[in-house]
Amino acid sequence: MTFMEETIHNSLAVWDACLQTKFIKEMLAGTLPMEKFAFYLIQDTLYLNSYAKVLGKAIYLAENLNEIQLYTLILSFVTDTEAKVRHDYLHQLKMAENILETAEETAVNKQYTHFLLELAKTNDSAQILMGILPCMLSYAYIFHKLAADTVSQSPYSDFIKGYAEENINEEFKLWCEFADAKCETVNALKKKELSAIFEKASKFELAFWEMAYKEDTK
Ligand SMILES: Cc1ncc(CO)c(N)n1
Repeated sequence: MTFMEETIHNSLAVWDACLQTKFIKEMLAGTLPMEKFAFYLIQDTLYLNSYAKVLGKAIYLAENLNEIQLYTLILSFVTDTEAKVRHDYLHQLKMAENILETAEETAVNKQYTHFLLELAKTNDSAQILMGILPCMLSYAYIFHKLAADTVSQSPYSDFIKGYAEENINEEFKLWCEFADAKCETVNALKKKELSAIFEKASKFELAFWEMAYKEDTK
C-alpha cells in the first residue's frame, strides 16, 4: 500500500461513521429539519473562513506553480462555490444578512479550526497538507455515496449533488498522488506523525456532523 492508501485506510471507519450520523442520514432522506441545516450552514461558513486561510499558508509554502495551482483549485472551490451555496441557502431561508457577522463558532468548530490554524503556524507543508486533506477527501467520499441514493424531491438533493461531480474520482486520485509524492520519502516515524494528523482531522469531521445535528454550542 502507498502512504496515502494506508492513511485513508486508517480513517475509513471514521468516514463511514460520518455516513451513519443523524445529520447525514436525515439529509439524505430529506427529513432533516431546516433549522439544523441552517445551523450547519452558518457554522460551516465560519469554518471555511479558517480553512481558506490555512490554504493560504499552504500556497505560501508551495515549491512551484504546479502546487500553487492545485491549492488554488480548492481555494476557489471554497470561496466561489461552497461559500456562495451557503450564502444563497441562508438568503432563501430568510436569515438576516448579518447573521454571519454575529455568529460565533461552536466549541467543536473552534477546536477544529484552532487545530488547523495552529498547524498553519508550522512551516511543514506535509503536515499542513495532512490537516487540509480530510476535509475535502471525506466530503468527496461521503457525498459521492450519498449522491447515488438521493431522492430528487429532497430539499437537500441539490446540496448533495453539488459535491458529487463526475470527475471526483480523478481529483481524489490526483490529491493522493500529490500527497504520496510529498510524504513517501520521509522516515517511518514522520509518516506516523503525518498519518496521525490526517486521522485527527477526520475525527474532527465526524465531531462536526454530530455537533451540527445537536446544534451543540458548547
Ligand atoms: C467541516 C467541513 N469539512 C469539509 C468541508 C468540505 O470542504 C466543509 N465544507 N466543511
